[in-house]
Amino acid sequence: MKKHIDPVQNHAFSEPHELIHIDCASHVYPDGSIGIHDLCFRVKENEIVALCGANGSGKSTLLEHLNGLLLPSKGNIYVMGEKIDSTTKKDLWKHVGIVFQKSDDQLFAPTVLDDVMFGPLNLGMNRGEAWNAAMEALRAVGAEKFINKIPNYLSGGQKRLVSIAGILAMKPKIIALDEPTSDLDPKHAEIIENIICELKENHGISIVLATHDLDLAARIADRICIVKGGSVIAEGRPSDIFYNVDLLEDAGLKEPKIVQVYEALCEFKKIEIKRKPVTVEELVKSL
Ligand SMILES: Nc1ncnc2c1ncn2[C@@H]1O[C@H](COP(=O)(O)OP(=O)(O)OP(=O)(O)O)[C@@H](O)[C@H]1O
Repeated sequence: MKKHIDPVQNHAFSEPHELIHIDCASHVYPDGSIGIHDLCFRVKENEIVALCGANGSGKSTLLEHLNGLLLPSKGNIYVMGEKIDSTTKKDLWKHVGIVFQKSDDQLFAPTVLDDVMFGPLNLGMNRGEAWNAAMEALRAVGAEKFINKIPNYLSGGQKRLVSIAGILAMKPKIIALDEPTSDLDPKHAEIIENIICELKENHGISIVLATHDLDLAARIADRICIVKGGSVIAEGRPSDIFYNVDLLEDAGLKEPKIVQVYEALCEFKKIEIKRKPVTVEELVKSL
């Protein structure tokens, strides 16, 4: 069993770049299912961290712990240095926003503008401030043209953009996205991928991404966490994690396509795997 670190005692925790620290011995759902056990997870400032794991490995359960939607059955969560419990969790939306996998779980107001203004109004902004925050967020994701539309009638890709805007309008430090590119065509998936990168680069927001798309994770993540059986079983740079075939197999995953191509090329040319490219650009340079 992993040793549980008390974050207050943990020297690393006092470093300013750590925004979230989860030390969760267990999360047990009411029906007795185990969502998380022996899990330690951190989010640092200005990073994209990808949670990669098979179906049912615990990625969504972990995401929902980031902003107090779920609390550990046993263990602690610290967000921006504050311990989260049933009384402090209600303020977490100021810091951590979650974009759900199904946009329909998030969108409910009569118009897109109302929907995106809802969060800022709820945080106490007046209508003018909330309008400004909503419009700024909608412009950032290229969805300002939808302001008068009924959210329910938008396409899947448009709903995803509006969902991200709704979270961005609250100006969080961290945004967690559950399968942000699932069910999208390649063009819309690319738009969302670019937005995620811009949120980090231009807005200084840390991103936590739960995804089955290992190619996406390889392209944009600074850090990969492999999730299995409710635990983070390994973490590291994409180039280290995605060339660890045994680890990926153990987690029920397959290497990203770029890794498969590079390995096949190395085998074909009878050369050693050395450079570990994880993006097309790196692959081209490595040849
Ligand atoms: N509301 C719930 N009630 C009971 N058990 C749940 C609930 N939500 C998740 N679980 C269980 O917790 C475990 C982790 O599920 P979770 O949804 O977090 O996995 P996941 O990695 O996000 O899966 P997927 O990739 O399929 O979305 C699974 O065994 C699942 O059956």
